[in-house]
Amino acid sequence: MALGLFSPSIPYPVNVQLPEPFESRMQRLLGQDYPAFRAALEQPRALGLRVNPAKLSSEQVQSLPFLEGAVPWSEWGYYYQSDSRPSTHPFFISGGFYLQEPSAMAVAELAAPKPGQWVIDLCAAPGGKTTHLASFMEGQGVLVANEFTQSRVPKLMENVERWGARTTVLNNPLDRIARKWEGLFDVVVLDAPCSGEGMFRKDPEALSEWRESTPERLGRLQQDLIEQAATLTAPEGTLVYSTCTFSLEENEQVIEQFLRKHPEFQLDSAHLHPGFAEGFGLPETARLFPHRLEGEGHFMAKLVRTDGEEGDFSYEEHAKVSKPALKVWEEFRRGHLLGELDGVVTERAGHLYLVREHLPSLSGLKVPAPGIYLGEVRFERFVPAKALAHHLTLKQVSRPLEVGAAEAFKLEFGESVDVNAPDGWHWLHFSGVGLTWGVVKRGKLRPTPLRV
Ligand SMILES: C[S@@+](CC[C@H](N)C(=O)[O-])C[C@H]1O[C@@H](n2cnc3c(N)ncnc32)[C@H](O)[C@@H]1O
Repeated sequence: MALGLFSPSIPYPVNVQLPEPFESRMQRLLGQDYPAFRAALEQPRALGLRVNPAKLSSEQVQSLPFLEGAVPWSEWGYYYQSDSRPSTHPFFISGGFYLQEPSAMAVAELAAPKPGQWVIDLCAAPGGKTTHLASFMEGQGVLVANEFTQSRVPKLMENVERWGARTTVLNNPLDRIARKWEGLFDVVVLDAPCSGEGMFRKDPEALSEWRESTPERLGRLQQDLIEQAATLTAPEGTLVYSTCTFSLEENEQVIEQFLRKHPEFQLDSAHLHPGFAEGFGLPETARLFPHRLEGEGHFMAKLVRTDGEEGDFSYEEHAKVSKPALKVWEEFRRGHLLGELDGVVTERAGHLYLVREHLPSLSGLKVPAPGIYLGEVRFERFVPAKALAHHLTLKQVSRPLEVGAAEAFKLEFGESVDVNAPDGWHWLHFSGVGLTWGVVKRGKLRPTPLRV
């Protein structure tokens, strides 16, 4: 059993001991607000989740027993009760909602891409902003999620898979992407690696790793990363920069230095809510402070590119599906899906993916998943992937099979359950939301072994 799934989040700080140099910096930064800030860190933090509008109806959302009220800056965001464990609800494993710190929900809200736009999330793992961006895009346009740290890619893929989102997942340094896709994206999100000072109450690891020199060191990295992000931004496109830290070096100073070098970018207001404070010396940028709202510390800047040229690019030439693979896939599709899927089916050594017809060329990039993983051809049979089950809705499948909450969790952990259903593959769901595929043989239902 994956422990993380059931470990309850701990909302109560256990006497947060802050490093002395951090305290004095914050005192200088906040002045008379400092005591309120310090007191807030001793309070329990607010816990949040964001619902998936592509999967849950408003009645289903309202029926969630642990909700405590709406996050004011996101129509999909809710607070939940600190003594509850939403990760034990089947809508969690089916991608009906994502657990996300409430302030972190402001970032994709600021980016707010429109359906059909080209969007890239450059520092994407574990996928909080990516899944949120996907909700804005309603399955249209291009959504690329890149993660630089290889060990963090599987979690990103799992979360994107659960969300059912049409996403191309990459694993590259940002300069490699920027050289290839100059000026192509309408919306670029740089949720930068940072010293995590805003998460000290939530994440003891950020606290133990903090050194006095950390903000300056990371400030230099962020200045380099924002250059790459700018290169990727199309004329009239939007670049959202965010961190979950308080230091000036990683926030306003990054933006000030960037604006000095890039007169073709202008700041736009990041103030989505009256509880957001103005950035120091940059009033259009937003500071989210735990003593001023129900959430952790964040910084956000919205930069709009006012001129420049769209770069040259070519479209990806999708690898054709081999004849035998196409035959078994088509057999499966006709037997289990109602109608065609929107997109192009492409093959990687027996593995099939559903991709956008028009994607910028991926050659030279590391691409763990070009699109939605459909499944694998094994011994002249098609084995459907869990990702495909999450992508589909009840209206698109011909062999749905409803399971209860206890069965849903057993299947999630690869266990078999007893059922009264005909042999063969079924789309398994809980209250109409897809969980996985399962194959029935003589009353035993086994979940598909395939994940992204
Ligand atoms: C704040 S986290 C991203 C959180 C994510 N956007 C979300 O909402 O779930 C920053 C990410 O930057 C990545 N990162 C670390 N060093 C990097 C670098 N040099 N270039 C690009 N990304 C880096 C980290 O691995 C981490 O996943």
